[in-house]
Amino acid sequence: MTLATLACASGVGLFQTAGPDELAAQLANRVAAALNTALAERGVASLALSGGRSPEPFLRHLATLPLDWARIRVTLVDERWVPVEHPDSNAGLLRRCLPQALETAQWMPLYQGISPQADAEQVDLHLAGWLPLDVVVLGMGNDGHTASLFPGMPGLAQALAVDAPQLCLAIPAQAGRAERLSLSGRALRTAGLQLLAISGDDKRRTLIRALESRDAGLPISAFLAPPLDIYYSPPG
Ligand SMILES: O=C(O)[C@H](O)[C@@H](O)[C@H](O)[C@H](O)COP(=O)(O)O
Repeated sequence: MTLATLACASGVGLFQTAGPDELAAQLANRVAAALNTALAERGVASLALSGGRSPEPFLRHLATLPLDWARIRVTLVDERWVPVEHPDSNAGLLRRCLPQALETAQWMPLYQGISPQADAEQVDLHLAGWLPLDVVVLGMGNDGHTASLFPGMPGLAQALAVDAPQLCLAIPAQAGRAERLSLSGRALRTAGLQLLAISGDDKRRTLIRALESRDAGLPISAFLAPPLDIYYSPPG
């Protein structure tokens, strides 16, 4: 079945664009609109962003939109356990592409430099006061991971649960992958607006497989229900 048919059957929205640049613009406008609605209703808004390679055009577009960042709480859905200066840092990605997030917004880094476990506990304490998050922007790997919740990781089902015991978890290093920090299903799946942004055929095939099979071994499967909206574009 097609992505559109499967998304409709799952009750999730699907926004398909001609390419990654149009996806970036549409996603940025959608996030800004949701943040402005939260600001109008409650005077404060909260946003959790993904890192990796794909979000750069989206982040740079979001940076051009008029938002009252001083009233917006910003964090990450996950982080590699490295300082912001490190080339792999997701906070570093934000600092380059959306400097308002670190300079003007109420910024909550995941990496604090104590230890992965201690940092996760610190985030747990502070993030609790932000819940439910207004907007979460997720990416996905070809293996179906999202945030830093990976297939086969110990405790995956509990980490993905909407009633996960922690809000933030320390993710042990794996072959070729550094230690990370990740928000859990309790932080991510309780958000008012959950957006998944992917581009390319490999990720489209993985998403179709998850929509068809609901395979619990694919972490993204846990998110494929309202209020998720999917933004998809063919490769650039
Ligand atoms: O820290 C990270 O890498 C992200 O938060 C991660 O969950 C990302 O969304 C996927 O790995 C897709 O990454 P790409 O956009 O680089 O394909």
